[in-house]
Amino acid sequence: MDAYERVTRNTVEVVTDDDLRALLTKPVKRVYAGYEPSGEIHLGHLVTINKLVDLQAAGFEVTVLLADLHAFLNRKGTMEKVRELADYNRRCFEGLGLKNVKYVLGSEFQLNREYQLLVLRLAQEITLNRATRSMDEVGRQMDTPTVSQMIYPIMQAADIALLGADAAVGGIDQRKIHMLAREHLINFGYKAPVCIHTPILNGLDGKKMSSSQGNYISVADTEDEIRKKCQKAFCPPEIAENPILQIFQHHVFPRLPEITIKRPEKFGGDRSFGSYADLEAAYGKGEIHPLDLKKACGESLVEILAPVRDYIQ
Ligand SMILES: N[C@@H](Cc1ccc(O)cc1)C(=O)O
Repeated sequence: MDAYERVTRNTVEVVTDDDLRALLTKPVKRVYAGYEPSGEIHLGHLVTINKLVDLQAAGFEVTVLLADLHAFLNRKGTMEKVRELADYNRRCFEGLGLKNVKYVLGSEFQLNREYQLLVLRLAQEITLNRATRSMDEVGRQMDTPTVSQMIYPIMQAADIALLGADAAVGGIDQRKIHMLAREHLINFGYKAPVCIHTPILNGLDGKKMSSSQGNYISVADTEDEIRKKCQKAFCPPEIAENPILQIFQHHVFPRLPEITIKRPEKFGGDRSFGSYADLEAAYGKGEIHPLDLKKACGESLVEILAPVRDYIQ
């Protein structure tokens, strides 16, 4: 697989494709993704983590921003609480394979003079309307937005500039913030970042992932919890659009070269697949029973998440 293919696989959009191709020819290239510290790291986070792993393999220097101030501005908890979670998140990310990357705590560089001046300059040219809309899919309780939630996207743009990132990775929910950054950073002598967007995966029940529903797999889940959650997942026969196949596409195949679906002899015996496309095609044709697929999904995830479980215990 060449670098371009590795960087773009499993993405929904790259802005822009030409900019990415140009960046790939550079000897030194930096990418970053930021995370609001969270009490639970789950397969949703893992989609962008996997993309950073791809980018590192493609020759990028990777920075992971533990965005403690952002979480605070977004009403996720006190400064002390989010700071604690940032340490936990870092250990999870390392366990998931993000080693030899730079971890930066937001509050460690966001309070300096140069950074704050850039934030104020950006604030002076970004309208309230644009700032609000950019937070549509990121902000908490946006029916009553706070001033801090208007500062949030502006700081995210400033992060890109002052971390020296040539590219930013995020879920497609980050799109409006990234477009704001691309539009305005160039007015202050900074480059417009290449933006690499991953899909937002559904929960195991096929609905939106949500902590109140618990419809996702967390890296802290036990082996049995992982197996049970997979067995209960929404996975209609022959319909390829289902959360279990999404897990195979975004989490399993990027990390395991081949998977085996175990089946009793009377149903044709075990079948192995070396690519997601082959597995999806076979499932779509009804060649694989949902229960066998779910079991293989559970076992694969147990294997993939084993290292991180050791890391956080
Ligand atoms: N906005 C991101 C977090 C983030 C914060 C600051 C950044 O520079 C980048 C990303 C989220 O929704 O989780």
